[in-house]
Amino acid sequence: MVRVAVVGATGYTGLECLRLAAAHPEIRVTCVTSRREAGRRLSDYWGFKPYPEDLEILPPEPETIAEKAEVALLCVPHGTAQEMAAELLSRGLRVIDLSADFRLPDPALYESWYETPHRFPHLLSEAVYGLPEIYAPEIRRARLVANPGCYPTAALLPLLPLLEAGLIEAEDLLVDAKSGVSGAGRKGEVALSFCEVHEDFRAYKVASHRHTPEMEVQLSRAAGREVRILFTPHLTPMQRGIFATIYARPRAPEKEIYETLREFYREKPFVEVLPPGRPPRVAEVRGSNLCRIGLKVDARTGCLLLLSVIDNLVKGASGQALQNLNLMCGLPEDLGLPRVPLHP
Ligand SMILES: NC(=O)C1=CN([C@@H]2O[C@H](COP(=O)(O)OP(=O)(O)OC[C@H]3O[C@@H](n4cnc5c(N)ncnc54)[C@H](OP(=O)(O)O)[C@@H]3O)[C@@H](O)[C@H]2O)C=CC1
Ligand SMILES: CC(=O)N[C@@H](CCC(=O)OP(=O)(O)O)C(=O)O
Repeated sequence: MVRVAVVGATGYTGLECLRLAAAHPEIRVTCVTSRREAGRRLSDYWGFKPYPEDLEILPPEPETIAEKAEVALLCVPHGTAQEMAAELLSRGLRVIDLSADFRLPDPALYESWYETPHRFPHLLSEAVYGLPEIYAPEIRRARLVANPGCYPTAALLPLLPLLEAGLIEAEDLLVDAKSGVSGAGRKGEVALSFCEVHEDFRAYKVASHRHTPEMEVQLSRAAGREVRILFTPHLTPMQRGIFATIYARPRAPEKEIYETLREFYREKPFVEVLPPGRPPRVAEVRGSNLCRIGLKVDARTGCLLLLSVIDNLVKGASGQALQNLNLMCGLPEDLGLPRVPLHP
């Protein structure tokens, strides 16, 4: 049994880690933290008791977390994960950070998008980008894994193999993505309340979202040259889910693009490539750790459309974190993780 701490256990990704860990045969959550709920029993707060003994919610103190766990899942806002990661690593824990704190390898790039200097730049170069379909060998050996953002997960899974194989142009890539409201976290904000979100549909952070450089770093690595993308995120009145529609210029026929993606993901347990012309639906991945990819070349314009869906809380966050944990602990990559969606 791997003893795991969920730091920030009362937020959406923390609670999702608890839900998934409860069904995992080799994980035992031994420590849960929250500043506001410290002192309460987890069963009282959450309404469930996954193990015979109850857990007390603790304040997020590195010393205590290190006594109770060997791996920590940091489900806290970016900016706050940095120090916690450094403290836990120095105490011998392995860390999977769900926040954006360790995803950009370059401290100057981090500072320009997050408007504050990174306090542990040496850890930025050590951190492994936690996209298991691409970096599994590095993740197996890592002490610190930077779990990808939800939008980058949805966009990179279709794009990286095609760029790497030279089957799409590296210019004029457009990522138009829609997220469910849980993507914004569990905080109380008027703009995210029911009456504001229900029946609404909005773009936000237009041409300025901080997932843009995260995607560009990975795309540039795959293309072997600097790649720029246009990325527009939208908020849509779903609880969970991301739907990314990606526009690219193909350098090969549709059939070759399809077969290349199929082949790349043939032995990867959580990515499914659908036949050309069959669009995926968010409902097909809700609650599961799957990413489903559809594609079609538009015969009139010659443009390639890639359609990618994930559950932002599972493959976009907590499920991917446990997939990384499996790799880091020498367990089968898919152990204990759901492939079957909550459909409809
Ligand atoms: N929601 C999503 O779909 C995704 C989220 N992420 C990232 O994962 C992280 C967690 O997201 P999410 O669960 O949505 O966030 P929430 O706002 O829902 O939860 C945040 C959690 O962190 C705790 N927390 C907040 N501030 C601090 C602090 N200063 N020190 C220690 N603990 C703190 C909160 O409890 P308390 O305030 O009581 O301490 C709470 O448990 C974020 O970095 C987010 O950007 C990544 C991918 C997808
Ligand atoms: C709908 C919504 O607000 N989504 C969040 C992204 C969630 C995520 O992946 O966040 P991190 O990069 O912080 O981990 C946003 O746009 O900021």
